[in-house]
Amino acid sequence: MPVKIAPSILASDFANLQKEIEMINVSEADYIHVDIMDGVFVPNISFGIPVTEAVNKHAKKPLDVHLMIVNPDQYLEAFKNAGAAIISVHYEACTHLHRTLQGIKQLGCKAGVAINPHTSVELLKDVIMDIDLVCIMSVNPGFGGQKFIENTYAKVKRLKEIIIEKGAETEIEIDGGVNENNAPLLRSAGADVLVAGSFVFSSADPLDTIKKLKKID
Ligand SMILES: O=C(CO)[C@@H](O)[C@H](O)COP(=O)(O)O
Repeated sequence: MPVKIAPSILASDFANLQKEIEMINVSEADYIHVDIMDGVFVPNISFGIPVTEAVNKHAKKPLDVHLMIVNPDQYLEAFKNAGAAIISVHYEACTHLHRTLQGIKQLGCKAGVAINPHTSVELLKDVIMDIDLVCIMSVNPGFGGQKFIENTYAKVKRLKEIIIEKGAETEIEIDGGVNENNAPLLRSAGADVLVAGSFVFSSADPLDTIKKLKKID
């Protein structure tokens, strides 16, 4: 499978969100990455359900919704109804992760688990068969434009081993500080999906930047 690219609209121009979504629609991107921050789980507030719905109204690519919130179970259905195709919850925010994953799947969405930089991939072993996508955070969640954490490569490699050992079909997504320099290394370590915010939206030609990321294979 070719690498998948998920531009993060957190770095887009919110005053021209429709235009930004239309750019992603005509690009080679695979998903639209939607970052939901509650100001509790992470020290920042982004946007919520109505904005996700508005994005979905114009989107022609699946919405990859990353919930950086406490009590995610309370909002799963609302995000499904707002258009989410993939819902990722944080390992650190779930007391009953297995139950939460079943809840996401019952809604008809793909179930993702995001892990903070300090969280070991080993903790996912017993639940890996139930996870469609693991989002390895390569920055501390909460803000776009941060520096990529180098330890991520080792985490990707180890998670890939676990997935193979267990015979799972889980995809590995990397989120935070992704750019043209680390993308090829992440890909060879085993990454399937690359989230890119600032690198895409701060570039002179976002369409071309997405194309370049897509070509790293
Ligand atoms: O979830 C997050 C941040 O918490 C990410 O999705 C960022 O939005 C990625 O942005 P860049 O690091 O690529 O600017």
